[in-house]
Amino acid sequence: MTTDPNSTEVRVSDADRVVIFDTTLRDGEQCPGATMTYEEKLEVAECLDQMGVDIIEAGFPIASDGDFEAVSAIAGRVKNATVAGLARAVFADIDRAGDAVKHAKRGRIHTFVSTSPIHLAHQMRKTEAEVLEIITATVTRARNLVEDVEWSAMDATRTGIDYLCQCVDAAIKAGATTINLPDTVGYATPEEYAAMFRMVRERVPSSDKVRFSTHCHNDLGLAVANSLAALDGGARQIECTINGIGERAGNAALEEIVMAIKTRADRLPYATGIDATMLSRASRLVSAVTNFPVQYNKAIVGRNAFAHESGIHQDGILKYQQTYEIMTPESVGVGKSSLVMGKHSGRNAFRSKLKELGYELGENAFEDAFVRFKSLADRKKHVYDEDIEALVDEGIAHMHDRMKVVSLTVIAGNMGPQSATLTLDIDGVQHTVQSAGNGPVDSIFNAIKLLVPHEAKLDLYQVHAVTEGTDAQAEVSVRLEEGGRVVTGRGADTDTMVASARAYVSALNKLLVKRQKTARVQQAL
Ligand SMILES: CC(=O)SCCNC(=O)CCNC(=O)[C@H](O)C(C)(C)COP(=O)(O)OP(=O)(O)OC[C@H]1O[C@@H](n2cnc3c(N)ncnc32)[C@H](O)[C@@H]1OP(=O)(O)O
Ligand SMILES: CC(C)C(=O)C(=O)O
Ligand SMILES: [Mg+2]
Repeated sequence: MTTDPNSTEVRVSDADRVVIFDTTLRDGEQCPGATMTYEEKLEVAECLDQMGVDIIEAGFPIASDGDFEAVSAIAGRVKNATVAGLARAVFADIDRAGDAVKHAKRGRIHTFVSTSPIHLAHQMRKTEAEVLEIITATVTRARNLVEDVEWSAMDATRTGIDYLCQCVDAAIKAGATTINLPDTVGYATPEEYAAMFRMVRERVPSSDKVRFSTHCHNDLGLAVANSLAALDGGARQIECTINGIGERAGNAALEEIVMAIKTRADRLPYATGIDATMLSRASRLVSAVTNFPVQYNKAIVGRNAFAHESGIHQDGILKYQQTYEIMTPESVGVGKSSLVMGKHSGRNAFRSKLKELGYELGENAFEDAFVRFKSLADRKKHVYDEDIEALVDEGIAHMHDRMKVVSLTVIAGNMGPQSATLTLDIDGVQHTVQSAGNGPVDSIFNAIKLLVPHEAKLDLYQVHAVTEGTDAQAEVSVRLEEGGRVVTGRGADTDTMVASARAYVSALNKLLVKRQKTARVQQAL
């Protein structure tokens, strides 16, 4: 078995070519809130055509004048794909669909009628015999308008097999060229869905003259599995949508079908005409025009589909990509895999990230940065590159400091009095003090003054956020001036008060160094 998506190990014949019928613009648009404008539909259709979709179901022309216009325009513009218009088993619908696709290079009328007892009794309110007559009449009508007619048995998976075979037989005799057996309500399981295709194809005499099609809904999360199983039953057209959008829980997702066939050629020896490197672009376009976000963990096109956060997986990816990826991100048009730095990351990924950011640390400095990174990741939801830079820079800057902030507790708020309890490590010895002040920052700075008496004047106190979000790290700058000596200290932390204490102590450390330098110079004179 190979997991190389570019493998040519399994060869397919023309009989194993799976036709991709995209219904994003019709069934996809039927999901509540996903309505697209005329211009947006044209843009999506162009993208689908470029991607190599065989048939674009552009809309339901009788539904509205807008739908008719969009289907007509798409029919006139699409360069390669067949353009289909949907129609009920009603002459007016069929004539309108025929009109809408008449300018297409290849136009298709897709007409459907219910076949299940539940639909016949409660929605159509017709007998089986009446529906059989309707099928013959409507498919004939469509066939008189176009060469390419698809007939669908709505709710096929809840239809008795004998009656379903009679309906398919009637549709083929009336001239249908594609027979679609939809799982309209997402009720089927893979084995029974495949078996249904096998039975119908075995029992209906002219089945070998038409192409069988799947159309699966995702009510039980089985739409893709059912579509692929149907191939085993002899179906060679799959109806699907970008991002799996569609009525209720949606349709089978085009990108999942295409990549399952590509990636598992050993078990699914078929081929599609889709340029998979366009999948990501198509997904983003459909998400943007429908305003439907793609869930982060969505297969193939979700933002986490090629992102790794846990240390063991990151380590594997860095050593050999196929340890944790069964297809390459490039193969679906995603730039590259990403290693997301977080609390589950390990040393190997952290080292690689530092290298990417241009840092080369010695072992001790690396260990120190890693410990501080883990502590930050425990407190912060997203650790951005800027966070890591701030953390490493601070580590480097303070490596030789004589004073370090060990702990800080602050009482703030409008009930007063505000105070700070601070522990500083000074030359390896810990000292703790408590001080009040006019606000939390003043309390902290007063506490520092108690532990490190000095006459330096506070020239500047500035706070800015390193990244966005309420859990962003604060970066504080403190400028002190003492006898003409000016020093600036910086501190970063998710807690602004801790960052303030670090910044002030950092400035004092620099001041100490400057004082010592001055003293040495004076001694030398
Ligand atoms: C499984 C699917 O995805 S099917 C496609 C679903 N998509 C849509 O419905 C979107 C577009 N639909 C529409 O704009 C409208 O429903 C229209 C234009 C098709 C019809 O509108 P209306 O004439 O107002 O009918 P309405 O929507 O209220 O009811 C549907 C009618 O079609 C009938 N019908 C449903 N499916 C079919 C069919 N395949 N063939 C014939 N008649 C059908 C229903 O029995 C009902 O008939 P009734 O009015 O005699 O009871
Ligand atoms: C119109 C038909 C094909 C349909 O969308 C369904 O049955 O789900
Ligand atoms: Mg449907």
